[in-house]
Amino acid sequence: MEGIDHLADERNKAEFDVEDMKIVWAGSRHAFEVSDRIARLVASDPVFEKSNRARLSRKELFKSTLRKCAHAFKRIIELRLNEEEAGRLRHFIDQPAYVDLHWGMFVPAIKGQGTEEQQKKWLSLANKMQIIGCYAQTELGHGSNVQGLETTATFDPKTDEFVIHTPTQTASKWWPGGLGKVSTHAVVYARLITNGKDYGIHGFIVQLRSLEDHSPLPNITVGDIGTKMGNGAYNSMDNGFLMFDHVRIPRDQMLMRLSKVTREGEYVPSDVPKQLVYGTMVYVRQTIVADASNALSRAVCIATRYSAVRRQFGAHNGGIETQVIDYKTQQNRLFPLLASAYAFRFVGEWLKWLYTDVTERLAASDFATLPEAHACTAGLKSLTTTATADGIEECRKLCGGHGYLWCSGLPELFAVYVPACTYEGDNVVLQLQVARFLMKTVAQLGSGKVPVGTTAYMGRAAHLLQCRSGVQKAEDWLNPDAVLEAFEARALRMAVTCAKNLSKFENQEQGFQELLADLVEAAIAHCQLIVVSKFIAKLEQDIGGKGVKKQLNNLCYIYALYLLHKHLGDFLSTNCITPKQASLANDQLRSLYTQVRPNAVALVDAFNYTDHYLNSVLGRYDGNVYPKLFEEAWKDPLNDSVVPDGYHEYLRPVLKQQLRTARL
Ligand SMILES: CCCCCCCCCCCCCCCCCCCCC/C=C/C(=O)SCCNC(=O)CCNC(=O)[C@H](O)C(C)(C)COP(=O)(O)OP(=O)(O)OC[C@H]1O[C@@H](n2cnc3c(N)ncnc32)[C@H](O)[C@@H]1OP(=O)(O)O
Ligand SMILES: Cc1cc2nc3c(=O)[nH]c(=O)nc-3n(C[C@H](O)[C@H](O)[C@H](O)COP(=O)(O)OP(=O)(O)OC[C@H]3O[C@@H](n4cnc5c(N)ncnc54)[C@H](O)[C@@H]3O)c2cc1C
Repeated sequence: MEGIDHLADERNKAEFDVEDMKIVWAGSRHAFEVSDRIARLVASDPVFEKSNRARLSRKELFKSTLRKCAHAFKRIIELRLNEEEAGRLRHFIDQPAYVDLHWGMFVPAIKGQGTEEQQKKWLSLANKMQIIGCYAQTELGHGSNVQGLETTATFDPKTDEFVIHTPTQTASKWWPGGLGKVSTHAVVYARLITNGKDYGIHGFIVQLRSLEDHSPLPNITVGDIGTKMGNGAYNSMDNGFLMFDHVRIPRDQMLMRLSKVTREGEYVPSDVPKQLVYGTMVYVRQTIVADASNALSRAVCIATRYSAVRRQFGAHNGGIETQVIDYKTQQNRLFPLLASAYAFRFVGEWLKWLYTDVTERLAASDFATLPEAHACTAGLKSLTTTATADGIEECRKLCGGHGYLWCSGLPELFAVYVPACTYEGDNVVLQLQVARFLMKTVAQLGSGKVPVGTTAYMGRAAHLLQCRSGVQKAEDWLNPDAVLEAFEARALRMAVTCAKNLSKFENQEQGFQELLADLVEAAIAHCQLIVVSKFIAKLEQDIGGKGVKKQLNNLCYIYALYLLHKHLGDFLSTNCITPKQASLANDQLRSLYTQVRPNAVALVDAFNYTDHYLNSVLGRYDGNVYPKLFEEAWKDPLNDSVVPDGYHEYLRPVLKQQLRTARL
């Protein structure tokens, strides 16, 4: 059966040009070509093999990760890959590793918070990987509450040094990736104390290990925090613990772009917003949003192909059974996830633009858009990672029993992905940041300050607080204005209700704590509006290719109407729509599912994933699932022998005992 495309009929049904859709998905022809070339490079290199990851011990897995990283770095140099190509290489190697923290957080932290001189010194070493760094912020006792960190950096004017110290067990750094076994350096976040005064959290570059023999430097205790959830999965990463016992570093290793300590120990505060010390998190949250569509599309690709291969019920007189993808229940679970993958792709593109824009403004000392950038990156990181983690698990269920096999690719994908709901900010904590931003914006309505950017809709409060949806028939839900108005009215009404309820409390902070759950829901409504509006904005762009726009249009309205259905309580209780209009939205949703159905396999082919990257028997491009499931089963170490180890010690005696009992 090798070589047959079991999904050929599905591919022939497609009503659009897959090659054109690949370009839209990648972002540009150039991005597609780079991605395609690097994906093939990785797939054809035996060092990047990953099909046996679940069977490796933690030590073997970790060592194989070191080997992959070293090999990748060698290939980057040999092939003279540029930053974009190296990034794609890392992506397709698909194994969490210390390099993520080195390139993704250590280097950006120095770029964002180091002076020019510091950048020159440290980046020249880091860029050549002559030093390897991590981002050591979280402690055993505090992660979300950054202001609560306990590690101290006390300036000693006698020696012109900072003394870095871990005063309690809960002050131990705990979780930083790459710290456990690899990093030679860290950007350590600690409370700056000078002249007996605590100036709060600042970043410091601290050397942890010898550059000669990799042993920890004196007075530093460092190690790995232990095995994490799932086989393989995130266990390739050495998340670590770290304790300092009065470790001395030169004063110029405090990252001093924002605030400074002089030779005399005087603290010179930043003349720019102090929140810029959180800048690395804003950067990484933005990359996490862009990555959500990768993880979700990967799971959806597996579940869609398998749903087209898998048949259950419906056969009469020995005829062929129904493909499970034809069941409306399967479509109602799968197609919104397919739509979400595309939605997150486009909102990720937009967020990248927003981040670039705010970075340019900051460079020109314009800080006006920083709060919005923080709210958008925090809120969208939370929204997209929650939906993606849930979506991967739903894809596993959509694949029935076989989805639970490691070789389906879904269990490992879930285990690798799910911590994204926690790292770079717990998702609830991040939505509460959005809620604070919304409450401020609502409080300013009517003050003459016009809301802009993603809150511009609040400027139309007079209309949005009283409007009624004009939808009269199902097709009216394909009108972008109708959809946007419903989402805007819902978001605004939820935010305004929260603000009104808050105002009933004498103590605002106490009120905020009491209303946390409602505030999170209002923040989610606002973030969903952003995603819907950016998808609609994408459709307004000049998108070419046979049938491509029509498919994107269908996916956009599936995303929006599915959310409307899922959060019907919000839309009805705020009187944004009537029950009749909700029912029309459902009718339209079903019709959209029917239109997407013949295109489903082609829509996931447009992701252009190699079988190596998917690493899934169920998601194989050729759909040849059953023989390959057997092949995988035979490879399992339990099948090395017909009679298992332990038979003579533990099984035979039991069986003999049963025999005796049976004779009695
Ligand atoms: C194999 C290949 C080899 C070769 C490869 C070559 C190249 C490869 C390239 C590879 C690149 C890979 C890239 C991958 C990167 C991704 C890596 C992902 C791995 C991630 C690992 C995880 C890391 C971490 O988790 S790091 C730790 C993160 N921690 C948190 O997020 C903590 C969350 N808590 C907080 O953020 C805060 O404490 C908060 C916001 C909850 C509360 O802050 P606060 O100051 O205590 O209080 P508050 O009063 O609420 O805020 C005050 C004020 O400040 C504003 N604010 C808050 N945060 C920000 C911000 N970030 N920016 C701007 N403003 C902010 C807030 O709004 C308030 O404002 P006002 O109301 O106006 O006062
Ligand atoms: C895989 C992984 C990799 C990581 N890598 C790094 C790294 O490289 N560097 C680094 O410094 N850190 C890293 N971290 C740590 C990570 O950033 C923190 O775990 C994260 O910020 C959450 O903080 P916490 O663990 O303190 O959770 P907690 O804040 O203790 O959260 C526990 C619960 O309390 C709730 N909660 C907390 N505060 C509030 C509040 N104010 N209101 C309502 N509810 C609240 C949360 O919603 C959650 O349900 C990593 C974590 C993981 C899992």
